[in-house]
Amino acid sequence: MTETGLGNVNEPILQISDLSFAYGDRQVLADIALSLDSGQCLALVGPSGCGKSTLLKLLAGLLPLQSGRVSWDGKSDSAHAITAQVGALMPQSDALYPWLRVLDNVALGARLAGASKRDARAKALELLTQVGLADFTQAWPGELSGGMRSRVSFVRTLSSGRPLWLLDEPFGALDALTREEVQDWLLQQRQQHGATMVIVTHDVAEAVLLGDRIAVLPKEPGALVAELEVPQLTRADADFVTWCEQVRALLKA
Ligand SMILES: Nc1ncnc2c1ncn2[C@@H]1O[C@H](COP(=O)(O)OP(=O)(O)OP(=O)(O)O)[C@@H](O)[C@H]1O
Repeated sequence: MTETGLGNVNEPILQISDLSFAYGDRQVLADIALSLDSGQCLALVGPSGCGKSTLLKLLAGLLPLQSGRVSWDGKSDSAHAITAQVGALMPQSDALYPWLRVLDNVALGARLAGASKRDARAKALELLTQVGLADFTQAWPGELSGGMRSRVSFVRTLSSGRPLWLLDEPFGALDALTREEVQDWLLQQRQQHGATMVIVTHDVAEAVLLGDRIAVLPKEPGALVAELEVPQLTRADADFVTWCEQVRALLKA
């Protein structure tokens, strides 16, 4: 990685080429090619079961690369060391441990990344304060609202310190209103951190709102159906609905 962590000028920070993956005999991904600039958000959409979560797990280093290449900031490693270092995965459900208080749930992210207990807790407190949850450090997850749980889970993902945020249907369990609030909150977080992010979602509006690019995965393993560059839009923009319709049409194609 470069000193600044911002990657080489004009080169995508994340490059995926010829990526294929099978669970045993079941081919799930084939010939996937994608790239992403530093600070961009890529939204992955596609039919249920097309391999979106699998792709995120490969980027997080949770599954071994079988074929193809993934490079981060110009470095690639067939032994998979790169993705294991860069990708921080926020899973589908918020997956907070009910027997750990909020502070310790968040500290776990840094602990797993190798920090001491003391440093991990200090980091967790700093992050929770930054996102307005300082008053809830001693709460149990069961005492939080759904939106707060999502934020805690997100902060835990951040606390690993890895530069690529991988979010798998992060807000799927939230009601529509809370979901919009948390989406807006996530947009702010991204701007503040300048983070590079890949998000899997079934919600086309979420993809259009958060994504600088949208990749539409095919139903059967193969090359992408489409890869779109999306302008920054708010829900109130006249173009917002048009973009959503365009993505929906591609999903049906
Ligand atoms: N550990 C596993 N072993 C075998 N098959 C698996 C495993 N995990 C996922 N699969 C299969 O691989 C395919 C892709 O799964 P994946 O979860 O990546 O899809 P997805 O696009 O994220 O689905 P969804 O949108 O429903 O969450 C599915 O058919 C799934 O049943």
